[in-house]
Amino acid sequence: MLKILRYLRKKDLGLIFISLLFIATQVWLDLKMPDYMSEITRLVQTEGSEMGEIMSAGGKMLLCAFGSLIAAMIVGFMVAKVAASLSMRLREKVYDKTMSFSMEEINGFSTASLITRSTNDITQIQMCVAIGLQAIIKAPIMAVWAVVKIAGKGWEWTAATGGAVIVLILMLGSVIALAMPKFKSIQKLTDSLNRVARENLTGLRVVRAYHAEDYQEARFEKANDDLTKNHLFTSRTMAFMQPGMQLIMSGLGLAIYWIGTYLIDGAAGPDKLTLFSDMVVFSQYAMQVVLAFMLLTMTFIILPRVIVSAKRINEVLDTKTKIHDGKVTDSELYEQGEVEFRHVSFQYPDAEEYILHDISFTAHKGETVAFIGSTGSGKSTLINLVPRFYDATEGEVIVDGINVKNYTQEALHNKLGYVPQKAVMFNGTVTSNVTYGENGRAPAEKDDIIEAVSVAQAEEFVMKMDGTYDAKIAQGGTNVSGGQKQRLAIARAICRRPEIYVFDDSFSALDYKTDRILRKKLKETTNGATSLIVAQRIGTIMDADKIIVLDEGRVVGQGTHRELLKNCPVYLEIAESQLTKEEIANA
Ligand SMILES: Nc1ncnc2c1ncn2[C@@H]1O[C@H](COP(=O)(O)OP(=O)(O)OP(=O)(O)O)[C@@H](O)[C@H]1O
Repeated sequence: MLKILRYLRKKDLGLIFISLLFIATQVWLDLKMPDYMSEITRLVQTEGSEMGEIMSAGGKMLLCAFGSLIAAMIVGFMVAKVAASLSMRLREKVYDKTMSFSMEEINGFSTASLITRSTNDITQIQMCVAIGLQAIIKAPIMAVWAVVKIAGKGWEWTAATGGAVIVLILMLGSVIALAMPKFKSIQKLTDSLNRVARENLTGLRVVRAYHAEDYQEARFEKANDDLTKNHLFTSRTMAFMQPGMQLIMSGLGLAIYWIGTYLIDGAAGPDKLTLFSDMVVFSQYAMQVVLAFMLLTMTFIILPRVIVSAKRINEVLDTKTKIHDGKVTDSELYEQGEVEFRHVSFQYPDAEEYILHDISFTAHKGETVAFIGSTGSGKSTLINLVPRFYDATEGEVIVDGINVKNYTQEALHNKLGYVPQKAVMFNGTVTSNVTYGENGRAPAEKDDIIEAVSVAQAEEFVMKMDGTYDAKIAQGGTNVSGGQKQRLAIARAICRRPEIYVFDDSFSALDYKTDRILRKKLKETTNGATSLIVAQRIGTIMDADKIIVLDEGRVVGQGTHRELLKNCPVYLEIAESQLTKEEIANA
């Protein structure tokens, strides 16, 4: 928790200091009131007292109460400001850190947990700072001051107050010990609930189509039940606190008056009045002492849950991303657009086996290099090493003569036009999706957008959309078809004018004719850019300059379509399953 507080700015620390002064003023005013009360008691009991004197003491008491109220309001305002600005900064930091994570760290935390950490956990911290800060500052000042005030006013009363404090601490200690483990698991259970809810919502179509509502509901209910039970347990345990504390305070009040009656009874005539006045004042101060301890313990009740939240936020902030930026911001050394794999092997983090084994090939500037192989043979894994979604476990991935690890990620990504297997659309328009991101050059002009959309064979449907290039695209592209989404994703890559295109099975959602025209147009307009294409269909890659055949993460063939048909049995097998005998014979 203390680690989190290092994100407080100097201005916040200043506000906390001013709050401290106001809290001290508030406590002083609160503790001043019993003095006036004692004076009023004395005046009322003393014969010949003036009404004006009583009114004056009462007026001062009212002023103290009003001043205490104003001070409390100012403190509340300042502390809320500190809490809100700290949580804003934490959200910013967590967001920035998450954005810098590689796939390894994101998968390690899980998306659901990262969302809970940057929302719910930070809210816990905000609440704790807003409530706890006041209590942590106020309670010790109040306790010490009140103890000083009651010291020497009668050991019997002091002993009763001490006893009440011990009972209070014992009671609160037991409650905390019972509730603490449950508090700790609340955040984890919230993660689970988030994960199940996300899964249900994102997979809604499949859930409905497979009539799996009951199954999903059962999973949701379990997560919901677990969280509810946890909340109920903690709330029930906490429910004992309020009446328990009330009982202790009332009991203490009673004890003080009971002791008082004995003391007054045994005192000589003139001392009776002094003792009575002391008793009234003491009971007020004793309440303040109990209240101070109560405040402190309340803070300890909020703390366990907040400590868990703070730990979870620190985990994110302290995680060192495995993908580090290199120093190279540009490369003029080699041909622009050359990609080379040198004896690359790859193992997913936490996986037991290697997925890629000793892969070596070179894609020269302007060449189209395609990857084909059965499902799970490692094609996507291989090309994901180029944009550094993961780093090669062994060997080197080299772009324009420099290991990808030596580039700054910005410089590396500026060279690439990546189209993922599953097209991703962002909430916005056709234009905002096509011109998405930056590539270190001037922003795309209208003509560039039109050309990219046209090459990607998206023009026809974009022109039919309401608003054409300004037509709305919903989050996730839910208002366009799978093929349309894929074409817009391809247009986005073209619009970047990269040196190297990376297509991860990006043509599979297109029909054969569109696939062929798109690749032809792409070749005409890409101006010597290199293309790395993962494909399932031989038709998509037949005319590639080089085809690399993968089988269980190993290169089992490398060459042109014609060469591979002759000397690569795996390729021939794929070709026979997709092409006619004549097509194979005429290759
Ligand atoms: N994040 C991951 N963690 C662990 N293993 C993974 C991960 N992603 C993929 N794999 C494993 O790596 C292997 C290769 O997957 P990859 O997606 O590269 O295959 P692919 O050839 O592109 O398949 P497809 O043609 O079906 O897309 C698979 O066996 C898969 O189980």
